[in-house]
Amino acid sequence: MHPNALIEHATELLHRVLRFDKPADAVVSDFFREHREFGPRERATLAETAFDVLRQRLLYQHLAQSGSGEMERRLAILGWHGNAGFLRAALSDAERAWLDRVGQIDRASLPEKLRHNLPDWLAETLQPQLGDEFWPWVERVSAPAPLDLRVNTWQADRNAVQAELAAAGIDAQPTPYSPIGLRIDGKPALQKLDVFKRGAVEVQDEGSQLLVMLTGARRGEMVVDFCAGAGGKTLALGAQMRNTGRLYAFDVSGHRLAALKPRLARSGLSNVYPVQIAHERDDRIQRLAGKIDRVLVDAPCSGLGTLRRNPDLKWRQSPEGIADMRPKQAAILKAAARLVKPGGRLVYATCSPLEAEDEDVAREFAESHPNWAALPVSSLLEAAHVAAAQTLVAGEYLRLWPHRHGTDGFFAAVWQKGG
Ligand SMILES: C[S@@+](CC[C@H](N)C(=O)[O-])C[C@H]1O[C@@H](n2cnc3c(N)ncnc32)[C@H](O)[C@@H]1O
Repeated sequence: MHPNALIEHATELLHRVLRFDKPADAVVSDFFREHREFGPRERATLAETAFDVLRQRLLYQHLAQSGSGEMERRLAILGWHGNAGFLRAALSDAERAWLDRVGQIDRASLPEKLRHNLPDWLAETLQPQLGDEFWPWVERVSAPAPLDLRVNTWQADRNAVQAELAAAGIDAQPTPYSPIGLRIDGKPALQKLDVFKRGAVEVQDEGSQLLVMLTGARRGEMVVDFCAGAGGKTLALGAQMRNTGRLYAFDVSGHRLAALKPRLARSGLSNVYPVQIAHERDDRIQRLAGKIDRVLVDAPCSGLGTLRRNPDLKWRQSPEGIADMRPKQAAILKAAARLVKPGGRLVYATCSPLEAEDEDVAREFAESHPNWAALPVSSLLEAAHVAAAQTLVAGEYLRLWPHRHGTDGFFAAVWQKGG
């Protein structure tokens, strides 16, 4: 494709992504569906350019002020993630001169806001919470995440899968904490590999893998994944249960549960029962009250722990949206707790670093449920053979950070129901 045509496409894609009316990854997929003519390299350039602009939006908008022409084109030039020579060949003389001038600016000397690229409300929340770790966190969430895989240990062994990937030319290293994870740099096409097609691996962040281990789900048990979505954690739970017992995957979104079906087929699991529910008080849930050994609530949340993958979230979330979600999170947790049998376990988790969605919800639950005992997460992780478990916690909770642990930002609280 002619260099200028590719920049024009990047400009159009940015117009769409920066409307913020849909998640950026959905906008990018729709765009590629409309443009079947792009090859894999062009797709990578377009997607990575759009995501880079989302990550560095305030900085690039500031730098773009001095240029001329369409704003989105200037942003695409600043965020360009393809070949630099290819880019220059497509630029006008004026654009090349502007890009050279902008390249000489010492970015470290710019105001804080242009260095952290966060909306004020988010910076004001996280700066005091993270203290000295704020800037290392900013740096880590300003770059893409590596690709983590979970080995389906019910049917495969991590060393064997690692060797199989190596034979396919893919360097995968064991994840530092999860005993069933592998980490890959870059984005190789896994879908065509036999190891993927036969369900020996699934793409899953190491943090999600650790979170599932907190349920302690075992063979033959009754387990509920209350907010199963497309089933990333459901599949991990089913494998942990060695394909025995009964695992219900609830969600209000039929569309998301539908995405679980092909993954379930690949995994070979036959102990999973997906159920679309109308809301958390649905009759089909009431029937299971007091009967379940382990319940996982992977609650709907701001998703701000996944900024490495979803940088648009910092622009699409708001303090009002987060406050509005709080009663829903509490209601789901309360409804899920009713399912747990005496002695059973409840896990509340989010992929958010915000205390309002995490500790505050957990504390409110604990205060209104005196018959439940909080279980210290570090001992649960140690029991699951997780390395350096005590470095993954804050008090009795799980608290994972991209800059500390190389995972997405996760929170979890765990309780056991009294007898
Ligand atoms: C964080 S996502 C779950 C991700 C999923 N567990 C995974 O590992 O891929 C939260 C899910 O909660 C679902 N949800 C929202 N309200 C719900 C409710 N009242 N009851 C059950 N699920 C709900 C959403 O549809 C969404 O799929």
